[in-house]
This record gives sequence, structure tokens and C-alpha cells, in this order.
Amino acid sequence: MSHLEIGHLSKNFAGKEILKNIQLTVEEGEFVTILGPSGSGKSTLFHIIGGLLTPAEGSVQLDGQEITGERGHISYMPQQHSLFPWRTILQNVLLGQELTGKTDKERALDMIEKAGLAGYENELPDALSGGMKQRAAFVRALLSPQSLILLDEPFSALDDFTRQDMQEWLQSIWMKYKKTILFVTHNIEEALFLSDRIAILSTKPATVIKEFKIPFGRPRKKDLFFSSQFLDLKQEVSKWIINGVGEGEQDERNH
Ligand SMILES: Nc1ncnc2c1ncn2[C@@H]1O[C@H](COP(=O)(O)OP(=O)(O)OP(=O)(O)O)[C@@H](O)[C@H]1O
Repeated sequence: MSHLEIGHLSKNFAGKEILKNIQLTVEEGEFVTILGPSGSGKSTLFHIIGGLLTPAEGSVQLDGQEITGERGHISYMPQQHSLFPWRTILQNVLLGQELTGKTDKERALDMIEKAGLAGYENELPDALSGGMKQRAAFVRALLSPQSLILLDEPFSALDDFTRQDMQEWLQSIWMKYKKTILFVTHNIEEALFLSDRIAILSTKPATVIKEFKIPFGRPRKKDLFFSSQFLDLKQEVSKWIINGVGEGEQDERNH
């Protein structure tokens, strides 16, 4: 079970308001994406949800339980894969489970195979390509006991070809394991392709200015990118990103 509820969240750094009154829910099994420009505060929001930072105001609740400022409730996958270079892929993948004292090697090997990494379980991360390392990191997040996974721009370092393959792969694995996912990206197409719902963040300070429910059926295929419905929605989302900037930024633009 995992139902995330973020209520009235605000955060300042050195007196500067970064997040303002953020409100967002993620239902169990839902794939929700936070879409916002660089520097808008997406990582700060994730750090608060993961308990690495405390907010100035507001709360984070998981399944009705207050977890604000607490670590360990959520599986977090950062932008870089963060695999330990001295541990094999299998040892890396088992890490989340090791921390809770109970490992399931058979399940790990099965998921490594499903991630297209069979034969690499005893290799060190350096032997894998960028996309393969991301898949290994994602298997580790999937195997950890927490059912809510935060994915912070996991594909940003990958080339476009690998990225599209990874999006399809992530969708298939999410459909199979039905984890609850909160995803961050500044790539509109990626957000539209993967999400059930998109929350758009403004900047300076960041707040949720608009939510879109994404109507496309699943599984989604690459040709979706060329459908008129997809392109129309992309245009609508882009308008919100371009026009929905905070007051400070509007002022800067007008000068
Ligand atoms: N520890 C900190 N101390 C002071 N300012 C910070 C700190 N962490 C983040 N900031 C500021 O908060 C703002 C939001 O940063 P954050 O990293 O959350 O944005 P982001 O949307 O994740 O950016 P990107 O997309 O580039 O990764 C930035 O202006 C950043 O300089």
C-alpha cells in the first residue's frame, strides 16, 4: 500500500522562498510526474519527501501516517545511478534489501533477467552501458521494501535513443509490478508518454500551477509521439510551462 499526500509544503533557503504551498497527492499504483524547468525546486521537493530536508511549513503523509522529516519510508533513485563501483550488479541490486536484513537472491536474479541484464549479475557496474546501469539502479529501487518510488530525472544523462527505449522499459516494468511512482523530469514528451497524471511546477517560488490527467491507454508505444492527440496535449502543457512562471520571473522578462 502507498498513498502519498503532500500538503501545503513550503521551503526557504537563506530567506529565499523556493517551494510555496505545494499540494499533491499520488494514489496507490499511480504514475505521477512533476514537470518543471531546471532550478524550479524539484530535487528540493524530493529531498523533503524522502526526509533528507525538513520543510518550513506543511506535511508529507504516507498512507495517512505523517512522515515529514523521516527517512526510510520511500525508495529514492537519483539522477545518477549511484551504484557502488566495487559491488557486483547482484550485490548492488540487493543493497536495499540488505539494509532491512532480508534478501531474496532468487527474485533479484529474476528481475535482473527481466531488465535485460542476464549474464551481468557478477560484473562490476563499469562493465555496463549508461542505460544498463540505470536499469540496474531501477531494479534495486523495485526490490527495496518500500512501495513508493521517487525517480529524479533518471534518464537525463542518456542519449535520445537509449532514453526512448528506457521509457518503454520503465512503463512495462511499472505495469508489471504496479508500484506507486513519483517521477521528476523537465522533458514534456517523457512526462506525457509515461504518466497517469502530470503536475506542473512554476518557478520562483515553485508551486503546482496545473494538473493534467493523461488519457492515453497502455501499453503506450513509440508511435504515440506522432499522434495528433499527443501533439495537442504537448502544446497545451508547453503553454502552461511558458506562461505559468512566477511573478519574479515575469518582472525580469518585462525589463
Ligand atoms: N542547500 C541549498 N542551499 C541554498 N540553496 C539551495 C540549496 N538547495 C537548492 N537550493 C536552491 O534552490 C533552488 C531549487 O534547486 P533544486 O535543485 O531543487 O532545483 P531543480 O528543479 O531540481 O533543478 P534541476 O532541474 O536543475 O536539477 C535553486 O535555486 C537552488 O540554487
